[in-house]
Amino acid sequence: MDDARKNSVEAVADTRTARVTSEEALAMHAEGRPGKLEIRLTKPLITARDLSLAYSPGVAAPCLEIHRDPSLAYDYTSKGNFVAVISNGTAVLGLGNLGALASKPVMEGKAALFKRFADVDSMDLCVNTEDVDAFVNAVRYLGPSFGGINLEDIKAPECFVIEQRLRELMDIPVFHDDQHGTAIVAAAGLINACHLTGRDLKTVKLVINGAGAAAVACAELVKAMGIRPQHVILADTKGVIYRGRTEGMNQWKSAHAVETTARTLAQAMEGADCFMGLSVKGAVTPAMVRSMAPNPVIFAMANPDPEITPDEARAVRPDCIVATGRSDYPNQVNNVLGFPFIFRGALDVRASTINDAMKVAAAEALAMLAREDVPEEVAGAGAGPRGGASLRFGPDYIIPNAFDPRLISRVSPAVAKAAMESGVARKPITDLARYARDLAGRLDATAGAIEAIAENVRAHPRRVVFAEGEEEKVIRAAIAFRNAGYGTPVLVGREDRVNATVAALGIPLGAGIEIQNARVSEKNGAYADWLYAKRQREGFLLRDCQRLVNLDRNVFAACMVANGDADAMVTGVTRSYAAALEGVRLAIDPAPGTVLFGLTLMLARRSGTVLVADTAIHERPDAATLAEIAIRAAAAARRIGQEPRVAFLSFSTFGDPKGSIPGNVRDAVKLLDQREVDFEYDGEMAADVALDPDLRAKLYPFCRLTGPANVLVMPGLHAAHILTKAAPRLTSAQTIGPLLMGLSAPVQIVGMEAGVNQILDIACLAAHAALPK
Ligand SMILES: NC(=O)C1=CN([C@@H]2O[C@H](COP(=O)(O)OP(=O)(O)OC[C@H]3O[C@@H](n4cnc5c(N)ncnc54)[C@H](OP(=O)(O)O)[C@@H]3O)[C@@H](O)[C@H]2O)C=CC1
Ligand SMILES: CC(=O)C(=O)O
Ligand SMILES: [Mg+2]
Repeated sequence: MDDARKNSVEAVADTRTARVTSEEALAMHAEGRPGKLEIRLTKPLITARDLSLAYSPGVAAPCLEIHRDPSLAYDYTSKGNFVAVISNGTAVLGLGNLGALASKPVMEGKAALFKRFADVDSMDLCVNTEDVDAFVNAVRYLGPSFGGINLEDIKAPECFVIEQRLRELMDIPVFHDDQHGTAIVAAAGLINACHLTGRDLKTVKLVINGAGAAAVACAELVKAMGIRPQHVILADTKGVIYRGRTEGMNQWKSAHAVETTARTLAQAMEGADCFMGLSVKGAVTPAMVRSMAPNPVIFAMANPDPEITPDEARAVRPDCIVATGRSDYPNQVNNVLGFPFIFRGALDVRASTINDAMKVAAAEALAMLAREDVPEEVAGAGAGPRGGASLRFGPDYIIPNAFDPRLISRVSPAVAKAAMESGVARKPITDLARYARDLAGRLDATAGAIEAIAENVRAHPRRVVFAEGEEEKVIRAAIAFRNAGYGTPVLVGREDRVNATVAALGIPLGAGIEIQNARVSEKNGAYADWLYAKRQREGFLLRDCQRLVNLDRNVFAACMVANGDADAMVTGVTRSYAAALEGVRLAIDPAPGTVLFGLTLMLARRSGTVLVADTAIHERPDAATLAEIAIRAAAAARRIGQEPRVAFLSFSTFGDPKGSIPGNVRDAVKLLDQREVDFEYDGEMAADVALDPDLRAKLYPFCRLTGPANVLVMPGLHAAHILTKAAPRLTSAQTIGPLLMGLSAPVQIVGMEAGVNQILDIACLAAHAALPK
């Protein structure tokens, strides 16, 4: 094994806290198709016609159009979503000059992160030269293929010259990630660390170890954000960069040289408030950390191993805030939080460059996001050694987690907005709120569909009763509901129990959340009388009603909604769906003239949102019920902005093969024919026929649906359950629901396994259903 290989393997393997071994990493990279990337087609290339369109002769048409108007390259090619990750391998992470070929795993990794986190298509280009002119020439002519250039792991000072020259030569954003991506993320973390430790940037004393690509850019950005130049000391392999130093200097280091008597890193760190390490593993000793100011802030960002580990730093300074570039410690300050989202925003407005305003906007958006409550899927998504422990703004959570699905819809719009305001956007976005929503849906379809509804609810906050108010996850959902601006949550439960759970959680309940103890509520008498009046001819005595209102939280909560004391209700985590529904039904009837059914939203990456019904109530619906479900489900589709195309599903398609179940389904279609509804529908048909218009065009050209079905009416509960429960486990589809449809008041029942986010989403949907129509 040569030295470089040995170093890189050991760098991964000898780390006590590493979650992966070098063997695992090598096996992963070698498994199946080697590496981490492949290219996929976005257009069919199946038939001779496809070939004629995609290639000669058809391809001539877009060529000629682009020749006529170069901006059309963004319409007819992948340019607008395509970024090159380019390196010569002279500063591969903190491993040193490994050369272009050995940098390829990192560059493939960066390209993979672009896709995973921001749906930016990307390819790595490893350029085998250390000569600045040769490198610049290799890259400068590639502009036509790409919407942006991400330079990576090129050592200083060459990287400064290369980036500057390419920025001048190219008309697309050229961004050296190790400089600016790192600076943006580090600045965001620093803003929050200073906020937590009560520091004002103007008085902060910062030491940066390293004076290369990342360090110089960090120094520049934090100075631009308010830290005084004389308060920032840089050090490199030769020690402190003081004014007058001659050894190992260059113009970029000179620009940050300060008057100081400190000559060594240890001397510089004495009394410093903050430290940023952008150098190599182990460059900082515990003694240096011990000498820092109270509540020191330590960002040891060298990769893959930090300048000092968090454990070592905390051992000598338990009062420190510490961050690293790694994902297996809290506070990962790594440019992965920046470059995918920065390029997303820049590409979407066709920015000609990524300027300082866009960088500052990204840093501020990142900093602000960390101060919000953290979604549960983030808390549980490998967010460090604490596993699924709850994350909230504080010393161990100063920066968002890379898996936070909100990053794309917060950082990219901030960058796009700054590009527009600073005049570098060539295709401005007029509706930024909608852009943010679309971005959320681009990666996380659930978020996309819910976000529009959520926006509406935020504009018209509602009062929602959470029937199981003593449950921890319900309390967390209620707090999130209040914080999200959806309205006032009402927790049904005993105050002492609720307060004890809140205390254990360590999150203050705060204002704007009510607790209703059903047993001692002043409303009890009125609710019992009301329920008795409603059910007295169905075998219920007054005392039965009193007992139900006192003891059954679902009955009490449903009485609140039915009597106008709350707008909507959510329940389900402590009792089965059927049991919860039974309690609710005592107080709330189905809406007159409609049908009660369950509607599940299936959010699939490729096909978008599909509504499936009935997924909760009718085991074998008759034709009239199926027709009614179709009408209601179509209306629900319209409410979430979809023009309904309803398919009545079966195992058979238009009579083939024959059987008894399709008879019901066919009759439902006939019933709709008689009612002259205002949406598309057809059936019976198999699911593939419903979802695939090409297949329909070939085999059933008479079918009345004009596109893929987006409302699937199921022939029975068995098929509905199989579909909605299997799909999320077999595919990347996600489901929301079943949502209870057809009650006279908005009540939703979640599954007992529901997490905080699901409860929150369902409560938001319930609130939405309570909005005036
Ligand atoms: N967490 C993150 O997101 C990121 C982390 N990094 C990390 O930052 C480090 C530097 O990367 P980059 O700027 O691209 O590389 P460069 O090669 O451009 O710069 C390296 C710098 O580190 C200095 N250095 C090396 N060893 C020591 C030492 N023992 N003491 C003090 N200074 C030292 C060098 O000093 P000299 O000038 O004297 O040679 C040089 O200034 C790497 O570990 C990298 O992984 C980089 C980007 C992002
Ligand atoms: C994270 C990164 O880009 C680096 O360490 O070089
Ligand atoms: Mg890098």
